[in-house]
Amino acid sequence: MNLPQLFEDRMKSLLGEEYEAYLQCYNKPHFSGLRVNTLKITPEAFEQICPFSLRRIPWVNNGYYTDTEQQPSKHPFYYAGLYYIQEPSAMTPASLLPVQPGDKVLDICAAPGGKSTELGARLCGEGVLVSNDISNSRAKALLKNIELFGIRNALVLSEAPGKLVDYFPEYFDKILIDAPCSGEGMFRKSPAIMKNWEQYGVEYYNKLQKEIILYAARMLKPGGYMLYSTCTFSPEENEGTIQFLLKECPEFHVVKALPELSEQKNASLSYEGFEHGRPEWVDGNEELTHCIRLWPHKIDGEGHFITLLHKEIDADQLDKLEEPQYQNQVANGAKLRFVSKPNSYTTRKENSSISDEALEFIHSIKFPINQEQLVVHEDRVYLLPEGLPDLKGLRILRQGLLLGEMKKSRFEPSQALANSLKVTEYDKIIRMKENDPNIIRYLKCESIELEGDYRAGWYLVCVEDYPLGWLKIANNNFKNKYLPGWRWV
Ligand SMILES: C[S@@+](CC[C@H](N)C(=O)[O-])C[C@H]1O[C@@H](n2cnc3c(N)ncnc32)[C@H](O)[C@@H]1O
Repeated sequence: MNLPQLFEDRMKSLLGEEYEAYLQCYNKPHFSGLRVNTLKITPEAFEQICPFSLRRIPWVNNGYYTDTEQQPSKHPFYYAGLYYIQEPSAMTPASLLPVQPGDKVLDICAAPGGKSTELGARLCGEGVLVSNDISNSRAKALLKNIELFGIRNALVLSEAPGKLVDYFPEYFDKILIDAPCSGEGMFRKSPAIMKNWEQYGVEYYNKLQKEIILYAARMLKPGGYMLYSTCTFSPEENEGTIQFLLKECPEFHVVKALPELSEQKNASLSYEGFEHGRPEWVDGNEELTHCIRLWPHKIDGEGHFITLLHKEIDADQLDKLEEPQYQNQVANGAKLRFVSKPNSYTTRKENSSISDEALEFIHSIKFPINQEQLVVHEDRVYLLPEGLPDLKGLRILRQGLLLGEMKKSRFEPSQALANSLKVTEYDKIIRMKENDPNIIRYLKCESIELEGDYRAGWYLVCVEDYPLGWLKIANNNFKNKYLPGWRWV
């Protein structure tokens, strides 16, 4: 592999004697992996049904090495959102941010969703995930992945971080910054990135990273956690960016992200080969030793950098947070510019514009739906996450779960709803075996024939126990309603 000369020189001076071992990794192939969607299936159950060979990734309990030749993206289970295809090191950042169900979580550079899909899964439907990417086209891919994963409580945005600060001051419990970077850690996997490196260089990205991390810092609640990651080696973009934050915002501290050895053992995890940060590379403070570096010659994965940060609560804030009056304020949304309804959407309460057909369909779904959270926007019905601030003026790609669209006297349930359902949450099910030829025909949006008599209505087509999409049946005519934009090609 022809690495840029300047890059080689920099790596030699950083790594010294280790440089040769590092260089050897370019003679080996990169690793491929998949991460199981725990919203839909446990890793153990997935191992039982998975048709291709898997080997566990030691540091991620729902991550596996795969053989790319087996094409895991060409399987109906992929279309059912059972897993995300992801490079093994790239699974680490989301796995080390301590997300709990109920948290308010921001993924500020989220597209195409490799980390957001895991963060959303770990919320288990409680709390809210705000997934943002400045690039509108990439944010569309992000939205698709959020929907395919069946995440119901996400807000998908495409905004500059500086704009988000006005809407979400000290709002989030957890923030992930998977920063745009020079991508040095991905040269082996995607050699085309080298051109980008030569064109933009480290400085360009470092400037962006410093901007993004400061904005993100302002959106984190005191007491919250923020994780910064890159897929590059350059100290400027890594320890350098963290050192910059620590100077600008002294309330932040780097914390140990890896569990103790005994905890690792209990959780069947191993972080062997993970290395600490290098303060000496940026003339930085000792705290930076707690940063984490993943080197491709030390682990079976590509290069990454990860830092978990904690935002301290100072004594005044702590007293204030404990005052019931403050808690009420937060609950009522006063401090965070909450409004009783999201702007530019109309609630059912104000405008009973949800049709009877839509309500009838919604009542046939067996997961809890708070009617106060139902809104209609341009004939589409959404289920909103609770407790969002006023979003007027933001570029919103999706707010909550799109349930479906009202069309004259009909209601058409959405693809996103199908993917968010469990087989037990809807009555009219058509279950097919994984190798049933009808499945591929269905996913290609072709017509399918089924044996037997069916009552008219909307049926949820499943591969085994996992929903794929809708099929409409009337007078024993089958109308394939799989979303054309998602079809198998
Ligand atoms: C490393 S990628 C994110 C990958 C993503 N986290 C994943 O796991 O799939 C960095 C992302 O940052 C976005 N980006 C670039 N500049 C940005 C900015 N100023 N604010 C927010 N996002 C930005 C890019 O569009 C890109 O999608």
